[in-house]
Amino acid sequence: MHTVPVVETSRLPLLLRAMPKAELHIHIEGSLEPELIFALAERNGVDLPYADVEALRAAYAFTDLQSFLDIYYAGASVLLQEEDFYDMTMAYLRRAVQDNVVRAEIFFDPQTHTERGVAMGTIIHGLTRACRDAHAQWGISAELILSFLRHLSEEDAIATLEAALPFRDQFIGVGLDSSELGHPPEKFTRVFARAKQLGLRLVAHAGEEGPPAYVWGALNALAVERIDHGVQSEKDAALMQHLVERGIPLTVCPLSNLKLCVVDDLTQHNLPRMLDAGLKVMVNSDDPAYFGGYVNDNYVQLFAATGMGAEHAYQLARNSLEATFASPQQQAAWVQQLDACFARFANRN
Ligand code: HPA
Ligand SMILES: [Zn+2]
Repeated sequence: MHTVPVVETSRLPLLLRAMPKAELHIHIEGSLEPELIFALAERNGVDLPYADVEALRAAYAFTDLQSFLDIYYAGASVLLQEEDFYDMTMAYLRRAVQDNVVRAEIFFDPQTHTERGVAMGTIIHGLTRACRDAHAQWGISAELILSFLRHLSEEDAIATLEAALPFRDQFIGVGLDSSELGHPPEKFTRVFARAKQLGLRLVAHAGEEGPPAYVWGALNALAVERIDHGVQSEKDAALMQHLVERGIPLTVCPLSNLKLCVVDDLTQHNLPRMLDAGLKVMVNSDDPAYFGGYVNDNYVQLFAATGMGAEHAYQLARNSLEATFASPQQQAAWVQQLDACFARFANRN
């Protein structure tokens, strides 16, 4: 049994920051900070439609998912060489280690780059080399999930998967992201079936802006093992019951939901209700460079807004570790680290 200490409100942020956790919903292109975007633009001779870092940051005022995606794809246009993908990923992993992330399962969007003429091998080699170096230097476990852009066709997704097959051993799964409304999961049934045949793990964004029907679609038509976001599931009681019964993890991203106007205020966020209902939810950053915070900022701000306590913190961190695609033995070792962290806090009370 784990020990969940009584933690004074003033010390809760310390516990949230210190606890070992997994980050399962992070788009690596969304970790590109404005400073790095400008540095890479200069290194590669790419013209940006913003005068400087401040002008770019000032454009980060989003009204919905699409208004964000337009700027996110513009930011990614500076990525051309293997070294660019490496530098971006090392910067994220260095930051994740500071947040006591022990495992990161990282989305990358190859179509954003291949359609600009960047080779699949350039992208994947840069990302993989960073994951390997970060593991060697800091001990963090990092794996890649290839995400299809749902505003493009299924044929394009299939061609992307085939182009990535020479690097099959360098990513563990596939996902589905970009503009959700109008692009239901059923559009990608064949490519997900193919990925499953190849032994890849399956996840998809669903129920971020889209209806519960899209979450059902991701589960039934695509056979995904985790739902990314999923916050709209609450509108469908039968879906909520199904998610609880099947133990499907939802990778929730509070600051993303706030910045993309999915919720008006963090105090209104439904994560505490979903957690209390028995769903396997946890906290993630989504696109930390754009949404004002890395994973610990998401935890700290959500807890400050909702009044959740140490028991909730334990459950969220544990859900994150147990929702990874790592082996059961590896997950158990991380849960032991989590228990040890909570025991240290209990002893200091
Ligand atoms: O939150 C998101 N939703 C959909 N696509 C995305 N691509 C990056 N972030 C997101
Ligand atoms: Zn996302």
